[in-house]
Amino acid sequence: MAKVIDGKAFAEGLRGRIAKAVDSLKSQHGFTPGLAVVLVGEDPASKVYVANKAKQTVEVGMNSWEHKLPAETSEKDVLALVEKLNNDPAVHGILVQLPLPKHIDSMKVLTAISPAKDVDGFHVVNVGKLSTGQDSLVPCTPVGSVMLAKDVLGSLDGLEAVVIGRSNIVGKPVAQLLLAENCTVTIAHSKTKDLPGVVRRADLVIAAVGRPEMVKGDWLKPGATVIDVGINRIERDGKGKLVGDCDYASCEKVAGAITPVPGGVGPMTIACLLYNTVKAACAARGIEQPAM
Ligand SMILES: Nc1nc(=O)c2c([nH]1)NC[C@@H]1CN(c3ccc(C(=O)N[C@@H](CCC(=O)O)C(=O)O)cc3)C=[N+]21
Ligand SMILES: [Mg+2]
Repeated sequence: MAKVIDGKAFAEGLRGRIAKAVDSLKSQHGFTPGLAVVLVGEDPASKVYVANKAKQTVEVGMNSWEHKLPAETSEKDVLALVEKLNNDPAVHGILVQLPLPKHIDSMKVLTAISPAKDVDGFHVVNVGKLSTGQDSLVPCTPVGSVMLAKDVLGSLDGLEAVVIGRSNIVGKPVAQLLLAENCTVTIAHSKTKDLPGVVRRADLVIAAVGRPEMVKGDWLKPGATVIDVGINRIERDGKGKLVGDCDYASCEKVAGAITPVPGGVGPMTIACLLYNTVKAACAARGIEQPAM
């Protein structure tokens, strides 16, 4: 039976430290970090995430702005809003919720965000800084995933890590972070030959493919640490259910430690977003970042 990695509790602790940092910025420097979130369209899951982000932003004492635009908003209008937020000194972080409607070029929108306010860490400037080992705003889900892995394993030095999925949002940046932690990193994807065989080499598995319950227990090396980034909504026994990219029932029998879904990586994503907002705010003000 694997140890269950409690991301919800870890994220709560991190948010507590962020709230203290925000307090000290208010009392010692007289300003409040602020996050603006842009949501285009009516996707129900996106609406829930954006509402959670806003709620937790306010809970740690920061300013929060939600910009909700109709699905048919033009790319030009989204870019104009981003430009307005770039120029607003009260806004330290900007997040444009993905996915965007098909008529909008998301790469163009992400590139329009000022790299200094890019709290998702998706701008090419931040991607380049991460891959060259420079200080940058780092994508939230990857950072949260590595924090959980380090919490159970301590040092990741020399471990065999297999990342399943090569997205710009999780797979590629998490691989960079693991490399920086001195892991030997393999990035597997849909064209990988003998995926179970590749995964079986791993001391640390990061599953980020977006396929419900794909990774099975018999793919794992006994004792492996499993970080499940997947959030998939499925129907089971006539009920809606949230499952990861790992088949939890079989994986928890073989893994040494595993993140549940929900309650694993998901809550870490929002906590790391708040962390990045404080970081961006301190950099904008030219002051040292409080410990978090
Ligand atoms: N620009 C951008 N940045 C993002 O970071 C981003 C995005 N777009 N689009 C959508 C995805 C998804 N995402 C999640 C955040 C929190 C949970 C989360 O808190 N999950 C909880 C509960 C989930 C639930 O009950 O629905 C959990 O796993 O325990 C999940 C998913 C951020 N995303
Ligand atoms: Mg992909």
